[in-house]
Amino acid sequence: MSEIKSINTISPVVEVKNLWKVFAKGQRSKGKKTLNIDVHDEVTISQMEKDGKVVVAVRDVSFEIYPGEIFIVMGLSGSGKSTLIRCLMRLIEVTAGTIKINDLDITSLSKKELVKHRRYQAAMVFQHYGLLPHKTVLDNVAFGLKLRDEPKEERYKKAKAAIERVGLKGWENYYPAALSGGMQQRVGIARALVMDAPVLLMDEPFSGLDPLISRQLQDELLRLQEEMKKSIMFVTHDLSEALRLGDRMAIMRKGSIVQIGTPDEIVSNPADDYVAAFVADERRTLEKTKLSLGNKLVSTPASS
Ligand SMILES: Nc1ncnc2c1ncn2[C@@H]1O[C@H](COP(=O)(O)OP(=O)(O)OP(=O)(O)O)[C@@H](O)[C@H]1O
Repeated sequence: MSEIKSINTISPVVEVKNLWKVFAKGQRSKGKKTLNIDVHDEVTISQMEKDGKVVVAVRDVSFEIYPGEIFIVMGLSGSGKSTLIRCLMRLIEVTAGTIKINDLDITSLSKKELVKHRRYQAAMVFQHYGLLPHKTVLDNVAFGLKLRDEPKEERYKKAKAAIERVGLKGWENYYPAALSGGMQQRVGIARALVMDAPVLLMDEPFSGLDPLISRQLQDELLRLQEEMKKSIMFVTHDLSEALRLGDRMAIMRKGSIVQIGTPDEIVSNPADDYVAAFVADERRTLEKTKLSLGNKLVSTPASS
C-alpha cells in the first residue's frame, strides 16, 4: 500500500497535455510555422482534413514520463511518432497544448530560453546519426559542450569518458566515415550522454542497422540506463525492440495515442483491433509458450 502511494506521488519529468500538431498540406515547411487553427473546432478540422487542406499529425495527445523510465512510442509509418518527439525538442512548433519538462512549459519559451532548454534539459539521438562529417569522433561528442561554452579541457575530459562508456575508446581521432553504422550510432549516443540532460529523446535510433548490431545497442542502452536513470522517450516501429526496452509504451494511430500501458498490459489486453494487430505475433508466441509449459506440467512425473 505504502509502496503504491509513493509511486503515485513521484512527479513526472515530462508532462504532455492535449498536444496537437496540424500541418498545412502541401507546404512541407519543416513545421516551424504554426498554423492558426482552433483545434477545438472539430467540425472545421475534420472538413479541412477531408478537403486535403491539413494533416493532423498529432491529435490531442497526453502522457507523462517518469524519472528513470523508458517510454516507448510505437505506431505505423505516418502515425505521428517523429512529429511528436520533435515537438518535445521544439524542432517543430506545436499547434496547441503544453509540454512541461521539469515543470517548465517549453511551448512558451522565448528563443533564448529554448536554446538553454536544448543544451541542458533534453538531448536527442536521431535515426541518421546527425554527426558532423568533418569533425573527429572526439570533436563530435564534445561539440554540444562547446556550444555550452565549457572550457576545452573539461569538454574533452567529459567527451572521452562518454566515448569510453559507449565502447569506442581508441576511436576518438577517427572521422565518422571510417566507422560502421553501429559505431556511428554509438557516437550519436555518446553525444547525447555527454550533455547529461535529464531527458533523452531517441527517434528510431537503431532501425536501419543490422539486427544483431541493433540488439547489441539495445543491450547497451539498458546497461547505460541502469547507471543513468534518465527519462527516455524512444520511438520505434519494432515491437520486439519496444518490448525489450520499454517500461511503458504508447501506441499511436493517425496522430492519436490509442493505448498506454506496460508491455505486458498491451500484449495481453490490447485496447482495439489496431493494437491487437500489432501484438498478434507476440500473443501467438506467448500462447505457444503457455501451451507447451502446460503440456510439460501435465506430462512430467513430478507434477502428478
Ligand atoms: N513538415 C510537414 N508538413 C506536412 N505534413 C507533414 C510534415 N511532417 C510530417 N507530416 C505528416 O504528418 C503525418 C505524421 O508524420 P510523422 O513523420 O510524424 O509520422 P511517423 O509515425 O514518424 O512516420 P515514420 O515512421 O514513417 O517516420 C504524416 O501524414 C506526414 O505526412
